[in-house]
Amino acid sequence: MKTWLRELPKVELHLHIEGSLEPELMFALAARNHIELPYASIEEVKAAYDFSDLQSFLDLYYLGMRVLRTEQDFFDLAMAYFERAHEEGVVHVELSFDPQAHLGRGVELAIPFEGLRRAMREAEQRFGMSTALIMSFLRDRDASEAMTVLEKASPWYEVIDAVGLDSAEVGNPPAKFAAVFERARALGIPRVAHAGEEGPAAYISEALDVLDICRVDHGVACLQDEALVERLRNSQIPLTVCPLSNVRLKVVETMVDHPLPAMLEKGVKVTLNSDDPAYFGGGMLDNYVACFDAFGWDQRVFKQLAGNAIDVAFMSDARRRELVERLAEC
Ligand SMILES: Nc1ncnc2[nH]cnc12
Ligand SMILES: [Zn+2]
Repeated sequence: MKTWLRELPKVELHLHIEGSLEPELMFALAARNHIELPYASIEEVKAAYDFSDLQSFLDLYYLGMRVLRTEQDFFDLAMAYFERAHEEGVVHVELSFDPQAHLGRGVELAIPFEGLRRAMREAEQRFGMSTALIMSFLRDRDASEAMTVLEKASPWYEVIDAVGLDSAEVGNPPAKFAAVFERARALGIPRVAHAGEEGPAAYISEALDVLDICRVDHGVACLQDEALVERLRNSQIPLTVCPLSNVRLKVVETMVDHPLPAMLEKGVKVTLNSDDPAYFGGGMLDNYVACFDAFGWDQRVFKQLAGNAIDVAFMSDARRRELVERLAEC
């Protein structure tokens, strides 16, 4: 099954590129940029990745990304990820990045945009991989700051496939960003948002109502609200679920307790994703394999999940048709 899962054409819709920073590259970039890390060794970094909740992860996530300073750093980060993803049979990646976490350290917008875009072009040429770019806002910072970033990003509007919303969820409801998302809508930029990861089902409904999003990132809390489940089933609005992330951040206790089977059973359009693979013990293939180990799903279920992601990805119609055909041949 693992060989078959590797060959399955997988589409990744929920990946924080800064969360793909492996400890080895973190050390190499720290040395290149003369940045001191609070870790003595790679083993020490890995030992620190024992999280109690989302915030305990975010603290180390923002700390680790301080090594990213130049366009070349962002290129190297993304290219290393694309190489690993390609080896795992990932054919399309939608990477999100957090510009505010870089601007706050004096790293101007052009640096991540240009470094990531160059890596995306190279992955398309070298691996035949398609890619999309999501610019995310930090919900635990003021909405006015997000609005300023959106305006400053005007030179790149053509290459932004969507805007997103991430970081500490509880206490930062979607409505806080109503004006920012309204501005993105007016600019014709699609919208996605994390909702119902640690926060309640009400945040998912609010993100749909107020932010007019086309996808929900995580959304595992939806099962708390039957009417919302019904809405998600009827609308077929997709959820980008990240099972290994949910276990590592203690959203669920173990893989066996994960609500994915119940979500599928209720007809919610779910997809499998890795979130922050360097921090949560694996990439796309590991997430697929973990689901096989926990739920014993057959090939039909995995084809449905991969097909859901192809249906809702930001990609050309021609590319979508090509991937639908490849999936059918599996
Ligand atoms: N799992 C996650 N939830 C919210 N914000 C994030 N930023 C990076 N990973 C995240
Ligand atoms: Zn995420």
